[in-house]
Amino acid sequence: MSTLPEGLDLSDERVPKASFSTIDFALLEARDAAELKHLLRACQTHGFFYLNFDNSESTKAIVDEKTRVQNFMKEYFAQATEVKMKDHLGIKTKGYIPYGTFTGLKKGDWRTVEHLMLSRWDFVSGADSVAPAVRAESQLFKSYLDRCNYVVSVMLGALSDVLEVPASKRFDRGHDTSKPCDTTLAMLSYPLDIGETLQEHTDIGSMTVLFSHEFGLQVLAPETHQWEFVEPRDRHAVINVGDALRFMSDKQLYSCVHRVIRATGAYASPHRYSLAFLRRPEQEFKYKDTEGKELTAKEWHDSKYKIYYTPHEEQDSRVLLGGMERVLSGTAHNVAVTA
Ligand SMILES: O=C(O)CCC(=O)C(=O)O
Ligand SMILES: [Fe+2]
Repeated sequence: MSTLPEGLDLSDERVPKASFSTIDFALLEARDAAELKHLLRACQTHGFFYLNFDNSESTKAIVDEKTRVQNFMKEYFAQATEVKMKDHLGIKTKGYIPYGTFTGLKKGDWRTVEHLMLSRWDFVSGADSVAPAVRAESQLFKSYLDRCNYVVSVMLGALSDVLEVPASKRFDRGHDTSKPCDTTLAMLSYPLDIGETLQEHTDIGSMTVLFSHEFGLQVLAPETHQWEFVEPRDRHAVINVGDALRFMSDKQLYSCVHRVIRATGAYASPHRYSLAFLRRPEQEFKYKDTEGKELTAKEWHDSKYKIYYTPHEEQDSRVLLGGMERVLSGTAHNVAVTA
């Protein structure tokens, strides 16, 4: 039940590349005033940007670590389906999730993507949902999860500072890592012979840290309402604002609608992998959703996941697109902010 405007639906190099800003993480750590404004602008306009870690002594190792996690993923997904199904828990948010679980890009297409989902909370609390192959690489995953958590915390703090958000409304509230939350490391695999891929959506949580080497991710450009490719970059993460941060910011920040398409032509690749760290607030943290209804982060997470595997015709686009469908169709506006 998408209400989005009709857009260019191509999958090759004729589709423009999105022109996102590149933010320097070390400058955010140092609270450099110009870079904070740069960050704010990126979050108000596209809600997507590239993040460069090269100058950050604390965090530049993330680039090497994500390569190691990507190598892990390639080996993991290359296993026979029967082997991977040993990690299938019969739920849709944790463990191995085979093709055919999530609603595809095109109506009636369910052969979308396979996932290995790692719940950060289960990982740190030693729960059984963590795949043995992940446990065998505990040090790598612990370090990668900690680093991604830190990256998002710095950005939430930086955005709160530059917007001079009062203490009671800061965006880093509700992100206490010692409390249960649905923060997830999603490892995604899209082989060539599987059909179309991930349906348009906004992310559930506060911010996403994504690495991928292959084309496929597209965003709905805020200015033109046309699909644009997100160019993969080896050393930069792609960061995007999710529903929770948009809600917490009283809709001052923009949560960009995105999807994954089977890239063709010059952008084709035999197999696409992506690594998405999906940071979500504590399960009991409350905010007001797009309808102004107060709910917990867990309630929003659970209701949005149901939508991800509901047939197109029964989907509630207000949940799937987190209210952005109204911004895109011109019936609501992002709140303009100056800083
Ligand atoms: O595979 C990608 O590049 C994007 C995945 C994504 O949008 C998600 O997991 O929410
Ligand atoms: Fe996403």
